[in-house]
Amino acid sequence: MLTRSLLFKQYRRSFSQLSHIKPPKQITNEPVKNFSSKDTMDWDLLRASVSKFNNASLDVPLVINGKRVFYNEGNRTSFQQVNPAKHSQVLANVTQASEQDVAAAIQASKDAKSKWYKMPFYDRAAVFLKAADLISTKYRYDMLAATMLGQGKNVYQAEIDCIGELADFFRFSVKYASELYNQQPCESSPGVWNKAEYRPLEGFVYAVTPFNFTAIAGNLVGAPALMGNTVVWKPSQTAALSNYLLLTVLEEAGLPHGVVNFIPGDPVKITNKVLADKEFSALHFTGSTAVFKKLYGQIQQGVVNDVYRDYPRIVGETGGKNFHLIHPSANIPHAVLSTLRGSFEYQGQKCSATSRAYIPQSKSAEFLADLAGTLGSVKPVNTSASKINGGDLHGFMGPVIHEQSFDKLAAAIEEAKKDPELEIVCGGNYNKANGFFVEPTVIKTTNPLHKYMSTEFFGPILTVYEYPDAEFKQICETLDKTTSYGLTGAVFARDREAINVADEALKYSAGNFYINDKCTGAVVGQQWFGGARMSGTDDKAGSGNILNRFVSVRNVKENFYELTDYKYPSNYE
Ligand SMILES: NC(=O)c1ccc[n+]([C@@H]2O[C@H](COP(=O)([O-])OP(=O)(O)OC[C@H]3O[C@@H](n4cnc5c(N)ncnc54)[C@H](O)[C@@H]3O)[C@@H](O)[C@H]2O)c1
Ligand SMILES: N[C@@H](CCC=O)C(=O)O
Repeated sequence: MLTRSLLFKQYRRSFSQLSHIKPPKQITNEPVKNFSSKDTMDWDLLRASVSKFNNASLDVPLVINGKRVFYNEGNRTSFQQVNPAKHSQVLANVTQASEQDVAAAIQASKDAKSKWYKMPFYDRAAVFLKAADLISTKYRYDMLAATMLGQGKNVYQAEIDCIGELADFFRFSVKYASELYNQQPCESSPGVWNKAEYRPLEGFVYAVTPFNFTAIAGNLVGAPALMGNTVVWKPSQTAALSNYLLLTVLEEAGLPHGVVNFIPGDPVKITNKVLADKEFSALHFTGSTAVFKKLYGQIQQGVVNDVYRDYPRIVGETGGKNFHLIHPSANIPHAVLSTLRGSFEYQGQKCSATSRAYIPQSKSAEFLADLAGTLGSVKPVNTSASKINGGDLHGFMGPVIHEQSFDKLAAAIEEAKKDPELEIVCGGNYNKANGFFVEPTVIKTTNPLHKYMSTEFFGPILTVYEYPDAEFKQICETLDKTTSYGLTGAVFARDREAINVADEALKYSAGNFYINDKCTGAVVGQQWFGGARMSGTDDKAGSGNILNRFVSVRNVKENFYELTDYKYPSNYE
């Protein structure tokens, strides 16, 4: 006979996967504060947080099973996260995980698993709902300041990232998870009950996160964790500060120890150790295509070599060479402003950033003059004082993330100056004396297949090609074949037929396709995000689809009839 407590345990067990709760009714996008100069209270609070981080160089530890491990313990080393707008300023001394630390983080993830996934879904959901509330209230200004200073964002770019998008990811995932758990087999024959149980993956998830969006890091860790998985998290070296703050917020919201284990450090060494573990069950990655390809191959080789218990899930969103295609019928001033924002906000460091544009010859002079003229009003890149630290929090553009990126962009500009197929239309200056500043740069090419039309620079460089007006269809075909990416793109036109032609011809050129809007700025729950081809596995962050990748469905058939004979009716004569 089942005791009361055993019954209760069994009930809790099934409840962990089968949701019978309704998430709060009002799951909508977090309102974005616009920080206009009149919002004095917001500015005051933000300034206070900015000066807090400005005035202290913090120690960022590893977090393994909730325990903080600092670089000055044992033989560990550290690296510095600097302010990219003022690289003499060290924001954080970040502990690097040793091989033993990686092993401990993996073990902590394994140990925390059973308790976490058996926790009722509403408990897991509450952690993320509360974290979203903490982010949008108590920690709003600290999150903003850490993201602005560490990742070189202006306040608006930080607001849409580490507040809006991050809170949305956490809240919408709860809604989507609840909907997923409620998807059950639609038929059960008489005397039978069929159930779908959404088990977390057996093993642990490895999240490798990029520098450019605090929100993306949050989702790479949060989506699997919400579904009952435990996570080993390797953050980007250049986002360690905001990412650590985010983990402390999750802990305050009730995340149990060991569910997420935070191990900054050498990406290759950490990854090699993690991918060698038998219980590695999924990679959740966002970053460059080159790194993802390498990890993809390494995991496949692991499968071939019988390293793993399961076929690990591989979920990755990577680079892009995103396009704006302008039709002669387009509203040119609107297309120009959209292109300016798409290409240069956050210095072109969004995976979705516009980095190539196709302009009809008849409108090209107007388009480029307007673009160059308007870029002139973007405050010149301030090379002597940081827009963030120099007190100018209103600037449209800031620094690129680090010296390696700066050097790559500067080299690309210099190469363009010498290339007979390229002409710099505006910009072309850069300076790293104090911070890593690159001017917004527009380059015109005479060759639609030039490598500047296919290479992701991940910075404020836009390459444009002027096509003959009559060759709109052909330019669609060229555009489609130019790169190996397929992330985002946009068509600008008033002519409906032209929109239709582009829509069809570019079906696989972009996972996120925009009509008369810039190709950046996807909003959780509205524009599900992700690209195909070499841009990623297109599992669509910001949708319910991604959660499917972190569950392993078990079907349970329960039979209520008891047999009285082995024969079927047809076995009787
Ligand atoms: N498609 C998307 O949703 C999306 C979103 C954001 C960024 N991105 C892409 O990310 C790139 C920029 O971000 P980034 O500079 O952080 O990318 P990155 O590839 O340099 O780094 C991403 C993560 O991978 C780690 N890493 C780097 N080399 C590694 C290796 N050899 N083995 C294992 N891990 C390694 C890094 O430490 C970091 O945590 C761009 O290509 C951009 O398009 C894509
Ligand atoms: N949601 C963002 C994602 C950017 C990736 O780096 C956008 O669509 O611009």
